[in-house]
Amino acid sequence: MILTLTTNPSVDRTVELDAPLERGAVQRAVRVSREAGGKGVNVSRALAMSGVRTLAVLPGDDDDPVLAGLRTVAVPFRNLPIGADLRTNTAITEADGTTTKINEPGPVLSSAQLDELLAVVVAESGGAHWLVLAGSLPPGVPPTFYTRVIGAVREAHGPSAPLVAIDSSGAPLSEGATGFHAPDLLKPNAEELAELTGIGTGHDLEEDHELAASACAVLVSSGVGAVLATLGSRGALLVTSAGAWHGTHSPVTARSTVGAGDSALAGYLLAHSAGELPENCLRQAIAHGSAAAALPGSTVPSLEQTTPAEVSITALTITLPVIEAHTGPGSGPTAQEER
Ligand SMILES: O=P(O)(O)OC[C@@]1(O)O[C@H](CO)[C@@H](O)[C@@H]1O
Repeated sequence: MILTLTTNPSVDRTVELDAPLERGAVQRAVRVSREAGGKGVNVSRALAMSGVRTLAVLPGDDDDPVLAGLRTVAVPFRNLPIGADLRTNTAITEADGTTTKINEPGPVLSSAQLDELLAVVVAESGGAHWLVLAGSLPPGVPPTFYTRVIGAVREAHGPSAPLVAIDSSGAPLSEGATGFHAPDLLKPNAEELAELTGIGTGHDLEEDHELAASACAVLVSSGVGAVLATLGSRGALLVTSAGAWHGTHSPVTARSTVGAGDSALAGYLLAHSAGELPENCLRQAIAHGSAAAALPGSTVPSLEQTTPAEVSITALTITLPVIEAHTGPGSGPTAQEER
């Protein structure tokens, strides 16, 4: 079972334009849609669509539209009522696939509510194979929250604790990326990778996958088990201490890139859970991400909608820089291989 935690879920509202977005103008939308969203929610949606057992943990009152959306698509969830509305994030998509996203901050959670959410995750992660910590944290939540969750889950379940993946940005990502409780998998995009490592700043890492692979290697050297870095239309990278691979999909017509990274993570987890080799996990990640980009709004694909045969993978030779010795439970490939 794959457990996801989305601390700041959303209703994803997609406004489709058939012309370029014009700042300051009145424009008519051709279509508007709403889906339950948030990064972990999207991962769970993609997994559930492919018949993989998943549980989405999230804050939200029983009658919140996000939970109604999850019921509609039959995604199992466990919610923590908070007495406040969840946020609405708006995506404006143009005919050429350009997406402009406006994300609300989300409701404030009290420290008691955060503790309760943490307790739910610890309790539910008992039977999980993977735990995905995804998305931004609501206002006021310390950026160390993901590290706290990983510590609590590993302490509670010891060697049978689930593998942990982090898909976030900004301070929660940088706080969660390294240290004693480093995750088994990190899923940054090119911008987040540059921000995290300082490598490629001012450079487009999507364009330079060799440099991006070196940045991933820095993270692996500092204790992250594996890095799955998504590079937009330039494919994705997988770097572990056992090897590095770059893959690309044959060109697709993008309709909305919202949720493409989350779908890529779901594809990786789906293949990893089926015992696939690392390069095939990367292949499925890229196939899922590309299929998501070709779908409207935050729609995520099922396995049947993906085309892994359209993905070419190349093994890369990189030297892992030695940054610091790390002996935490999330260190190196052993964390991935042993559990
Ligand atoms: O504001 P965050 O938590 O960073 O991102 C939230 C979000 O943009 O991420 C998903 C796409 O990845 C959307 O479903 C959702 O609206």
